[in-house]
Amino acid sequence: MEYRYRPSSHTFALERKNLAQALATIKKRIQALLDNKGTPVSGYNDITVYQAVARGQQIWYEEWDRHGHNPYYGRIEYVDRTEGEEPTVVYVSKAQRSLEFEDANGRLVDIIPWNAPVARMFITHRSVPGQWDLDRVTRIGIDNLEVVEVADTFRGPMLPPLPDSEGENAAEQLFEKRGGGKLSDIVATLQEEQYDLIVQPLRQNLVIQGGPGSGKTEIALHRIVHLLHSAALSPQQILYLGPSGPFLRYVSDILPSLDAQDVVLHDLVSWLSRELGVPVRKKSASSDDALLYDEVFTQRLERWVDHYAANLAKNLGDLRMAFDVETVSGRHQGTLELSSAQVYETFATSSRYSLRERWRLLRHRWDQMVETALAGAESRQLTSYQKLARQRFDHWQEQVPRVETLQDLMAIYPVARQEAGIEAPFHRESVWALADALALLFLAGRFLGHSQHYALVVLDEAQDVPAVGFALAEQLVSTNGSLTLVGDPFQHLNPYTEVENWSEVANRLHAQHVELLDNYRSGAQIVHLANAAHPAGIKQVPRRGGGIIHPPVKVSESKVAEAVMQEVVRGKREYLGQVAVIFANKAPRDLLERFQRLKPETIEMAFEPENPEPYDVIMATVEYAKGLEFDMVILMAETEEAFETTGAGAYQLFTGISRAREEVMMMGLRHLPKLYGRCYRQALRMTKFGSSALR
Ligand SMILES: Nc1ncnc2c1ncn2[C@@H]1O[C@H](COP(=O)(O)OP(=O)(O)OP(=O)(O)O)[C@@H](O)[C@H]1O
Repeated sequence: MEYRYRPSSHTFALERKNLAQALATIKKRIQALLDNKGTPVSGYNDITVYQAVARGQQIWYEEWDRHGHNPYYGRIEYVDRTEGEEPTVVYVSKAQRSLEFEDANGRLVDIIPWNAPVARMFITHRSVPGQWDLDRVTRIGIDNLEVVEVADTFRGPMLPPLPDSEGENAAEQLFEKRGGGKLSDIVATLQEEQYDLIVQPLRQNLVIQGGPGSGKTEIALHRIVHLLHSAALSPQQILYLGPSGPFLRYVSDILPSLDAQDVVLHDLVSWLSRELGVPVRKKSASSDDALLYDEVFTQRLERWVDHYAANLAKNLGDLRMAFDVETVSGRHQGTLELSSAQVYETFATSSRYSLRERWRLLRHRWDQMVETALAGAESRQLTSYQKLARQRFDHWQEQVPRVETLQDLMAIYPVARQEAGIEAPFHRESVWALADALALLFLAGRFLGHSQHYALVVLDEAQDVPAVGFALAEQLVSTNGSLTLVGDPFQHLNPYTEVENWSEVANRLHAQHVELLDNYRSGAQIVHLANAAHPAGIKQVPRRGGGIIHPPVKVSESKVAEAVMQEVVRGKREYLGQVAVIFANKAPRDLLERFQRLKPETIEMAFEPENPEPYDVIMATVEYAKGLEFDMVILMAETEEAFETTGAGAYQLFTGISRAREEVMMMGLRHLPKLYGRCYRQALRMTKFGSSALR
């Protein structure tokens, strides 16, 4: 329950005044900065301090210029036990720079960032024992510089009851429709479990597993924002890898809206292809390379690298150099030796270093031996022996094949792959399959080392990423950084990536592993339908009401285009956001053409566009639609097997249904889809017997 104030109430009036005060303060300070009168950009004789202050002011200006029209989500009233009994008031905002203003009662209050520790109480509605006693949490809706809503979402027991004239109790707000086909920031309605993941320290690895619409992508992106500010990371220290270009467009608004302007989001395939300098394709090469996707493949590659290193050491033999020098204490002669045992030790046991680093270690060791043995030698002699020693080393090293570039590695990759047990032949094609490309870059890490490491690596929609991709992501994390893996193993569409649970991955990474069960995307009916279709029977909890589901229908070849267009037109009329027509595997080309011919001029529709944004209707396969959301989804079973239990069908059905926010239907081309039909009946029973209760 929450307490909503009437617009005529005293509290509402007070918040109107407070907003006016806050807006005036922001305006004044921005103006002062523009006039260059802001405190203080002069008077510093140290230029770096001066520049830092000026830069700070610039950022402050940019942030408040952006958020000034909507400066906060609400306020918290609490007693800070460390400071006495006086209540403190803070307003919670999107901006990362605080601002102080004088409220309508003449008190100085702060507007603080949403991820500041105190702001957690805005979400949890709980005191922090011994530190902060929470009295009141108020949500303040602001639109067009006006207060449009004031509601206490928490009132402590010490607060006096409010007179009826002020407002009334009302059911808590649900996560209602905002329309549009883009993900937006959710700071105002963040939930505790989401917030706590977002603000985990930089070094904490996370494995965030959860059903569709549970906010996994939101959490990952908000975490980036939080770490950029709290750990003072630069955008270049962040590597975010998502499943596709259209998905990146779908999520691209969040970071800039939360003041993370320059983080570049990558889709895995394009990023890999840039890193390797070769084209990479998403689909696997053949049907017999399941092992390529398995963790065992990574382990075998690791072992192969170790064998490779050990063999090098064996083939190298000893490195020797005789010397004879004059020192102050007399003549000094002998033979320097880097024994094969020492070489083996460096090469075969220091597996945390890349091979390139191991060579460097060896060279360093040899240089040191020379330096120690020739200590005190006359300088000309020393220089010439050092030169000779280097030549010996180079010559000795040349006995074995060297892998120095990515091209060298590409040349030996087929051997590595075969040695790791992949039977399907590797064709040196112009395009690399995803798993091979990941394995190659992983090997590059072991052989050459990566040129760049990242403080935060995020792998989103990771369920379809081959296991070697996880190992690569781990490799790319810098010493003080961490990895965040995000996805839903039950939405996996690739037949080889079936992993029931990511606990083992989490264990290996010493990661915090969470499974999120709430669904914020879809109306309750749709969640019930998705639950009935869940391949492992996991039940999500709907956090929104409504949702419309339809029984399956059979459509004939001649009527299908008309039937779909009729629904599309209706969907466009009823919803603000996009409509999607989703096929399981392959959209028949003639059907797509018929859709296009039949569509009214006012409707823009496209098949799997690189940029889905401008279109009213998206036609796509489930693979494309992964991670995206639409107001209405028409599932199109193009064959009798499509969306059925065989193969990936059940996963496709579950993923397909879960794309919908408001409405789902299923059409079978020349047949009645069976699995969907069963799920539909089950979902209806759930609702009928009252289990659609929302949290
Ligand atoms: N706390 C919240 N308040 C309001 N909306 C939320 C909240 N959490 C998530 N959402 C909304 O739920 C929808 C799904 O979020 P998101 O795409 O992050 O989920 P996901 O778990 O990544 O889904 P999928 O597995 O389908 O990719 C989005 O519209 C998002 O804005």
